[in-house]
Amino acid sequence: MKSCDGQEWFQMRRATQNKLMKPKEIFPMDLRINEVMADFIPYIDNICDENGCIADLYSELNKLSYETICYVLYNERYGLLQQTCKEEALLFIKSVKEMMYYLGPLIVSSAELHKKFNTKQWQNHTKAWDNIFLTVKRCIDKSLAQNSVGKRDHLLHVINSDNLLTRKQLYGIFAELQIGGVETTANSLMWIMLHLSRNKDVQQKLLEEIQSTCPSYQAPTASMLQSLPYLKSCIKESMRLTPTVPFTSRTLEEDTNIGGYLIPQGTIAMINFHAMTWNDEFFPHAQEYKPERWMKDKHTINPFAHTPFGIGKRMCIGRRLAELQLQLTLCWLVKNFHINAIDEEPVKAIVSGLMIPARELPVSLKRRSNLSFRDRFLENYTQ
Ligand code: HEM
Repeated sequence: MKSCDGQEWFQMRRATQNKLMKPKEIFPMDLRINEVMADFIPYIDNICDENGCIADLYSELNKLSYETICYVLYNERYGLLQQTCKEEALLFIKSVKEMMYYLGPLIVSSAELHKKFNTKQWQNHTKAWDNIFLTVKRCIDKSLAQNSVGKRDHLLHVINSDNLLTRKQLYGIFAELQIGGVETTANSLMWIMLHLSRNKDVQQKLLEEIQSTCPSYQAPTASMLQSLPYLKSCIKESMRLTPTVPFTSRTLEEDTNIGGYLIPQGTIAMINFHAMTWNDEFFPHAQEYKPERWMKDKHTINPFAHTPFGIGKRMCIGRRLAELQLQLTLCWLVKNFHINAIDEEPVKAIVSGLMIPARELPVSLKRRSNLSFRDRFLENYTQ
C-alpha cells in the first residue's frame, strides 16, 4: 500500500475528521472506554506485586490503549486485559514499536539507499508495516462483514456510512488511527502518573474534585468531565512538562521568513514543542508541575506556546478521543488507587519517536478501598 498526499490525503482527512473531531460523535464513546476501564482496574490490581509495583507498566498501558482503540474503532475486544489474549494484538503493538525504531535510521540516512540495497533496517521496517497492515485489514474486513448484525456505533461504521472512502482508503486511514492511538495515550498516562506520584497535594485536590462530581459508586461520563477543570489542568500540565510528542515537522511550500531568517521552499522545518514549553518566558517556573497555572493564568498563556497535539491542517486527528480517554482513565485510576512515588530521583527522558522515560517508572499503586463500583458500572451498563 502506498502513502498518499495532496488532494487524496485531504479528501481522506476531511471524511474522517468530520467524525473524529466533533465532540458529539466522540462523547458517546465514553461507554466503551469505561467498559475497558472496568476490566483494567482489577487487572492492574491483580498484577501489582506486594509493594504495589507493576513490572513494565508501559507495556501494560499499551495493552490498555490497544484494547480501547480497537473497541472504539471496530467494536472488537482483544482480551489483552485477560489471561488469554489474541497474539495478533501483541504482534501489532510490537510491530508499531519496530516500525518506529527503524524509521529513525531511514530518515537520517537515505530511505532510497536503504531500499536499493535492501538493508536489514529496510527489511525490518517494511516487515513491521506488513504486520500492521495485515492486522488492520483483518479488523476492517471482519467488522464490516458483521455490520449488518452487530453493534453499529463504532467509528468504522460511523465513518463508512457516509460512503466517502473506498475500502483501500479505509485500510490506510484506519492503520494511521490504530498506530496513532496506541503508544501515544499510554505514554501520556505514564507521565501523568509520575507527576501525580510526586505531587501528593495535587493528587488529593484532584481526588476531591472527582469525588464531588462523580460519586464513588458511579463511573465517570463524558458529560461529568465538563465539571472537572482541575482534572483537565493536571493532564495539560503533564503534557506541557513532558510532551509525549516532543516535535513535529513541516515541509515549507514556499520561501518563508521565520524570525528574520529566509528559509527556502522545500526545507523540512522541525518544530520543537519541548523547547517552547520549558521556556520560562512563556511558563514561569517552567520546570515545576503546577496544574494551577491552567486555572488561574489560562487567559495570559500564549496558545501557540503549548500545542501537544500539533497545529493546523495536520494537527492530531485523534485529539478529542485521546483527551476523552485520558480524562476518563485518570478518573478511574485516582478514584481507585493512591499513586505513590518509589523514589524522588530525576527521571530522564529519551526520544525514540515519542518521549519516553529512560528507566522503569518509579511509581507504585495502593488500592484506596474495594473496587466495587466496577461491578455497579457493569450492572448498569449491561442492563
Ligand atoms: C495523548 C495522545 C496523543 C498525542 C500527544 C498526539 C499527538 C500528535 C501530534 C503532535 C501529531 C502531529 C500533529 C502536527 O504535526 O501538527 C499527531 C498526529 C496524528 N495523530 Fe495523534 N496524538 C495522540 C493521540 C492520538 C490518537 C488516540 C489517535 C487516533 C485515534 C491519533 C492519530 C493521529 C493521526 C492519524 C495523526 C496524523 C494526522 C495527519 O497527518 O493528518 N493520535 N498526533
